[in-house]
Amino acid sequence: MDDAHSPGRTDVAGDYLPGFGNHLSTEAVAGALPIGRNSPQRVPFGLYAEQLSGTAFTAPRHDNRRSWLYRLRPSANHAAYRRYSGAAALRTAPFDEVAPSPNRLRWDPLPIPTAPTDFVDGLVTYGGNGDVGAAIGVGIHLYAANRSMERRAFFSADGELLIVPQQGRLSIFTELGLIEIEPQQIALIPRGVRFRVAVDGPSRGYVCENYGAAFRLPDLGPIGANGLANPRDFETPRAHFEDRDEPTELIQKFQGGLWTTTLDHSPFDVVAWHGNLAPCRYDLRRFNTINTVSFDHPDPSIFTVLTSPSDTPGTANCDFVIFPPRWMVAEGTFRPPWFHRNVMSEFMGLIHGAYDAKEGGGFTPGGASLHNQMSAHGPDRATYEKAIAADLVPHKIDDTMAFMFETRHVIRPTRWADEAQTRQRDYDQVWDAFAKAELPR
Ligand SMILES: O=C(O)Cc1cc(O)ccc1O
Ligand SMILES: [Fe+2]
Repeated sequence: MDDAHSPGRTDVAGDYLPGFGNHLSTEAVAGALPIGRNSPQRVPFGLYAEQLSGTAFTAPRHDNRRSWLYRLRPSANHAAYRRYSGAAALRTAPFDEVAPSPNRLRWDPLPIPTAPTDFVDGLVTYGGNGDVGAAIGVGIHLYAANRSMERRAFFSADGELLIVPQQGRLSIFTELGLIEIEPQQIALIPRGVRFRVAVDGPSRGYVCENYGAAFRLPDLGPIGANGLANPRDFETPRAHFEDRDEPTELIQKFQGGLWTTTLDHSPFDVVAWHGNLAPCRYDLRRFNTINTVSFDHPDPSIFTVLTSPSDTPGTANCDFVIFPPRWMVAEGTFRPPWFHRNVMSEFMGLIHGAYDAKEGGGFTPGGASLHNQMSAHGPDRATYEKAIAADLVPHKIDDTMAFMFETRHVIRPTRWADEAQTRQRDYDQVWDAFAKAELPR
């Protein structure tokens, strides 16, 4: 029997509320949401009021994120957590398994597991930076899964999760509602929010676990009031709950450790909620891409979807940047990404198609690359040769969706990432054998 309560069908626009970080109110049962106060003496239907704080109580109003949840049982109703032994490849900062590598690293896609593996157990950490205890940095994971989480829920107390699927649709049942995404869509799950993931087949993707300040839309400066990711294209699910009194495993990640407890009920029992701390999804195909219409290749910050600021203005804890389909019209310009060395560290993934700096192959959907602080990188030789010979007519870069997690701290690979069979030992060769420039005699 499906006893999930929903105000409507699933996966239609109406099941989501538009906007980024808005103050929203939603109830799956009419009358469940208290009116005019957060914590009345008696909540409608005997529901339990619970505040979920994503920022300090005293954070400035424009940064303050919190929601009020009205649920069948208080979340506090659980037995002690015990250590959890699954998700054996999941790691947390500080990353000190192997020395940080100045080498340029690239990996083939993760194979889909042959043994039954769900989203949580299928997480594999490639690296990260900072220190979870200091709320600085990120953990960068990939997942490969082939089965749905059943009677199991997960949350990270360590950070917000930015989920970037590359293969397979995900149905993410969260405490605050149901989010459905496919490749080229992303989901953002606030720190602490419980969820379970159902897959519809072999599934693979990327996860940025953000220990720092929550992702937000970047400032637009002279771009103006519109452009890049527009706020209304972020979609937050309406309240949606299940009333199930059956054992459910609840796994949490806390300061890098994994812990488990068994509830005698579903944790997805939030009948109504209001506030501005909630999971959301975004379709990367809605990104309003802005680029040069004159000359030169702009810095990729022009493609920032979301940013997690650090204490230093303009120097992000992490930027989530995409490389979407776009017209290339620059005149008298080397159009692909230039050669460069960057103080920021760059972890890249490919969701769909091909990436315009790697004509020579080797960076395939589901693959990943890491160009750490000051490591020299840029177009491979095939890209370079093609670009300097190109007729500079308007050209559409199509069928592509790459992304980058760009961060101010060096990304330290895990032992798994360093030793993986999928790591391309010959990656340096993509920059071999460039002809020497010839000066006039
Ligand atoms: O290294 C990369 O491929 C990412 C990147 C793309 C670009 O267009 C400019 C700079 C940059 O780091
Ligand atoms: Fe780069």
